[in-house]
Amino acid sequence: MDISEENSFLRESRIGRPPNPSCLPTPAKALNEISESESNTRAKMPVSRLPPPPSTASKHRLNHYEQPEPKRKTLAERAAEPGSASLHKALPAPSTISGVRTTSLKSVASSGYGSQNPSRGKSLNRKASRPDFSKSVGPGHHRSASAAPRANVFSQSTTSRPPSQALTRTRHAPSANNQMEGDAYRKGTSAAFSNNELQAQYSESDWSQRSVSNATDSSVSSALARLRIDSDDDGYRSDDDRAIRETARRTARPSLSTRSSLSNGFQGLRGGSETALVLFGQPEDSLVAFNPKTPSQIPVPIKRREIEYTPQTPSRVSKDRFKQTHMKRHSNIGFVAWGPEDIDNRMNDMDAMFKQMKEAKEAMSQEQSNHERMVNGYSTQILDLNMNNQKLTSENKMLHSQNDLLHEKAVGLERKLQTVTSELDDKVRQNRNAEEEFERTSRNELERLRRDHTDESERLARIHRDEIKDIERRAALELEDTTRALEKKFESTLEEERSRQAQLVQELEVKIAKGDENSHVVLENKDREIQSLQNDLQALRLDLDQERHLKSEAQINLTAARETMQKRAMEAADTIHAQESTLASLRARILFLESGSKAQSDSFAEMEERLQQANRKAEECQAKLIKEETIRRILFNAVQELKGNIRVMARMRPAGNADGEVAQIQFPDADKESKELEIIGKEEKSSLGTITKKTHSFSFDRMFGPSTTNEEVFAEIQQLVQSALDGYNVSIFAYGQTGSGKTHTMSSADGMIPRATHQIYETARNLEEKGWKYAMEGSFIEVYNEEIHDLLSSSKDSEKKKHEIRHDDQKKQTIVTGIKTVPMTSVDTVEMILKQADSNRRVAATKSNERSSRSHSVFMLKLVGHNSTTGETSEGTLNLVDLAGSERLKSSGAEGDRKKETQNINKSLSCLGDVIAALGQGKEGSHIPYRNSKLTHLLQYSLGGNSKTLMFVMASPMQAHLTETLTSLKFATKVHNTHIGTAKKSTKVKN
Ligand SMILES: Nc1ncnc2c1ncn2[C@@H]1O[C@H](COP(=O)(O)OP(=O)(O)OP(=O)(O)O)[C@@H](O)[C@H]1O
Repeated sequence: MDISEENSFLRESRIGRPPNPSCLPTPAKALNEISESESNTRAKMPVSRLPPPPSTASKHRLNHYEQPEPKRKTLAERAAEPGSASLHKALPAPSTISGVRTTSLKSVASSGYGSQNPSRGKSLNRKASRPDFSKSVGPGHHRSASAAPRANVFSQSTTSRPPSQALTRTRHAPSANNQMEGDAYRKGTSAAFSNNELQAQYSESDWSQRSVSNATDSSVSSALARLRIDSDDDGYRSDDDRAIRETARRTARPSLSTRSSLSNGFQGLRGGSETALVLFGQPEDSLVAFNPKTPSQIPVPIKRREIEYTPQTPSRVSKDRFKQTHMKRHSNIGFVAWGPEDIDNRMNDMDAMFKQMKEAKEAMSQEQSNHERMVNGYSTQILDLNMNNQKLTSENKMLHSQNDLLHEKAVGLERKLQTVTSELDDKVRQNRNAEEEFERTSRNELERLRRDHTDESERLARIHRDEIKDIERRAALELEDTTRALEKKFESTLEEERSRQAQLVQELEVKIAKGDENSHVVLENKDREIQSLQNDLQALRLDLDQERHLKSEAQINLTAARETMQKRAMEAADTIHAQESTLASLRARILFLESGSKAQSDSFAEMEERLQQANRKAEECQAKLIKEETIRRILFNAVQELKGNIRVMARMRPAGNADGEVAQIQFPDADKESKELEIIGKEEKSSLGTITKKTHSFSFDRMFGPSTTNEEVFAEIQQLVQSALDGYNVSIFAYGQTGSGKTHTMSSADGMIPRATHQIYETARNLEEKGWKYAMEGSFIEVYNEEIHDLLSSSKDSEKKKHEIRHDDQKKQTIVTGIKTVPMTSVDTVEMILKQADSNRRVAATKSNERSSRSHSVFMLKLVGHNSTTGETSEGTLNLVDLAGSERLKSSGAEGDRKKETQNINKSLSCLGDVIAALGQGKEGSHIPYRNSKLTHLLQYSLGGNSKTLMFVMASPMQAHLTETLTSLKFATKVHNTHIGTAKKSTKVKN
């Protein structure tokens, strides 16, 4: 219903003060009126009958209301309207009406709304409450002041207004809720004072959807309805209405005060701010009665489920009425009418309350708007959150699917990874194998190159030697020629010199002859002078005579002449003497020259003679040397043959940098024979407590110190190697603990095996000039765990085959069945054999040495020679044996397979010792336990009888290996002291 309709009712109604207190409706009547209003809502209020809203309504609209609302008149306006003078008189000012409205709201709230949901109470919708209030309060007052027949219409205008409209204006709630609210609205109207029932009803409904204005309306309407009920009782109500009212009465709560008159309604409206507080926040249990402003209005506390009726104007109410606290079916509590002052007071109160309410409402509005904003904010947030949630859910799903995909991918990748890993492993393995193979190949290649290099060096050395010889020969020839040429030259020079000297002599002779001639001339001249002088003397004599005559006279003259003559004779004698001495010196010079030329030719002759003598001597010496070398060789072989036993040489390897402490070792005769060795043993404590160090002295055929090279070692044994070519069985062993240098001595690139084979080749080649031609066959086997393996077959073939040792007693030869024998046509074949054997050789790790040879390896070289010139043949064997490490089981720390290996090694080495010891006893026909081990069985013909045996005992200089070193050296000493027998050459002469 439009509010304007209400206003029109208000205008039309002639509300006036109730004529008397008896005119106030009884509670029963009020309930009936409520019911009536409910049932009469639309039926009795046709829209067409509604008058248009007054034009002045807009003037009084409250500005602070947010929603446009129908123009309504305030109570004051209404009072000012013509025909409502009485009401104007009776009703309080608009402000007072506000107060009533507030009270009404508070009352409703305190009756259950606010207590049901206190927080909700704060969100009361002010937009709806105001017009409803106007609707409800206005007619109420009109009703009370105007004629009764208008009350019905008023009731319609107030109570029959569907709450949905109010709600539609305020909250736009769904229609279903509107209907529900409509019901509640009506119920609220009919039971405005039944707090708990209202609570019950409203608690079941959605209070959040509800507008407080409905409650306000209902409360106020119910209060005013009571006025109408009372009026109806006075005869303004139809029968139907009455019936409905009866029904309402029946449904009304018995505890409702039978005095719920207008006064009661106003009391409810006047509930005060305290009640309003209840509305806005007090819980259900703290419901209190109204809090009137005046002492006369002091409320009685309302008990739960019970509202005590407190008449507002006790002066006007009989005391009996106060006693009636419960409304009964036929209760007629009556109604005490107000005086105009009361109404004014009350209206003032109501106005004040309305003001308060208004303020509270404004605050509420503010708060509400804040809340709305907050709600909007929250809604937006909720929407956002929902959207986010949806988004996150979809993302989550997506992520789940992605996760699944990734998981599948991961599984696939893992599988791939495994495949790749295994492939990689395979490849790594292949690579490792390839690397090892490559390393092996490289090593062998390196060794081969090294050997090539060695061969090349030797070849070059040989060529160099040859060249030097050639050069020497050529030089000798040249010297001879030169000497001859020089001699010739000298002779010619001598001849020339001779002729020159002869010429000189001739010249000298000529000169001398000339000098003689000159002397003769001088002499002749002197003679002539003497003659002339003699003539002069004669003349003078004559003259003397004459003079003698003149004798006296002449005598004087004669004496003077004589004297002059004597002087002159003396001078001539001097001149002759001088010339004679010159002649003598010239003669001496000629003689000297003649004697020098002879001395020279003599010295030449002497030199020549000496040269010839020197040549003769050199030839003699060479012949002597050759003779002596031959004798030496013969003697060596004779010694070898005579000795015939095992010869023992010891070799001490150098100490490595990281090997630890070095033992005290001395080589007393290092600069002499170099045969002795002294080792200072460990400290020993005697029973008396004195600590001593024992010196262990050893003596062997040769002692090689740490600085000895393999070349020097080989130089000592090369004659022995050559014996193999001469038809001997030669065996060279390397014995010693692991790491003592056996492999280094025997099989390294410059070890005994390559050197021996090279020497054999060289010697064989040299022997070809003397008519010898050799056929050589090589085989390489190892004895591992008392089994023979062919090192020249592939390891698989060798493991399958069983090799046996067979002996040819007649030929004194050993044959191993099923092994590969390689004809050795060149030095390269030896390289190949060594290479293959090296790769097949079993090497295992032990505690003693990282790369330890755990088997005995035997390189067998068979040499069959034939001399086509002499018809001789020879068959020799060279066995080069690298024995396995001799360390004791305890010190090796070997376990499992290694332990078995060590046991077998020790067994075979001890058998070797037994065989040597048995051979040493030298008893003819005595048993030699060759067969006790594969090694001794294999070397049967190389150990005794027709053999030349050399044992190298290898020793480590380290203090840590001292015990093993002493054990090895003691064993070697034992072998050295053993005389096995005489070696015999295996040569045959062709018939
Ligand atoms: N005279 C030496 N000069 C230099 N180094 C040597 C000498 N003797 C041995 N060595 C070194 O000592 C180490 C061990 O030598 P080698 O392998 O020959 O011992 P081994 O007795 O043969 O051991 P295994 O019984 O395990 O075969 C090697 O590194 C080797 O080069």
